[in-house]
Amino acid sequence: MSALLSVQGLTVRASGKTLVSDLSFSIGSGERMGLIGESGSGKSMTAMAITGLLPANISVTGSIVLDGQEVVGTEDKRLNRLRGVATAVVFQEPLTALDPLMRIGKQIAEPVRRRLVREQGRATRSAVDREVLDLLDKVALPQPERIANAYPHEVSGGQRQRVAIAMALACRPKLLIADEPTTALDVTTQAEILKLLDGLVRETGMALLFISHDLPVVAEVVERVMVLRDGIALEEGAVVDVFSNPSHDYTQTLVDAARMFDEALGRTGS
Ligand SMILES: Nc1ncnc2c1ncn2[C@@H]1O[C@H](COP(=O)(O)OP(=O)(O)OP(=O)(O)O)[C@@H](O)[C@H]1O
Repeated sequence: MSALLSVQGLTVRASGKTLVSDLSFSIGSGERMGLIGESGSGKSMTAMAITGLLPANISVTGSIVLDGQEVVGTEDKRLNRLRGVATAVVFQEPLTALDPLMRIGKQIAEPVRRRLVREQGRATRSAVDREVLDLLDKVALPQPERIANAYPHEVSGGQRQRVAIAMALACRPKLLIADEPTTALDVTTQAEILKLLDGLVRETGMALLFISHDLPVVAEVVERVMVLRDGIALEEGAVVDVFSNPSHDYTQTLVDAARMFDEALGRTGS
């Protein structure tokens, strides 16, 4: 069976600098994979390359086949059809995904309407409204009607991230890319959002590419992980193997740092 996402020899360059170098990996339907590395290691560049969202001054070579469609070198118009159908992205800062001047319900309604038209040939106002409220409920937002009528600045940061997740889910993508989705949140909210994402991904059977610099976070939601440093893949494998028996010193440093952090917080566990 062919992979949902197949990245082969991906290389990303800007102003003569190589930001991602000869990266290869694949994700099967329903599979959950993590991309981990320090700040600047090329994680976001990889995610942006997959969605074809990199600015024109950044060159991409290699091959990215997403749901049977080559992304590298494909014109934006064709990629637009792929975005939302094959993949949706949840970013670190939900405000990047939300229009500050549009009510939340209306923003979620748009991808819902497009999907209903695609799947059923039509989208009635009541069907769209019903689904918007269902989605807000699904991401455990209290009083879905109130949230639907609110503007993004009228809800909390954690609630905004739940809204961004609802928008991504509205598309029912085959692959969800979550790029540091909990980094901007306080620890309690982080844990809640992580639990929510984990539950939703398992429930819907979406594949997940989870990007983070935070090892314990990654370990909680994915089965397989790839470690990146300076745009180069250092190692890849099952989460338990990579974290319990890293083959690279750099990974060991990440593991040690996470352990020390946990100990400092008085948290135990593996
Ligand atoms: N528009 C750009 N033009 C040139 N270089 C860029 C651009 N955006 C990012 N970079 C560089 O690309 C490299 C990889 O950045 P990237 O954002 O992918 O890292 P990251 O691993 O996602 O880090 P973080 O966790 O901080 O988001 C960095 O050295 C960064 O400075």
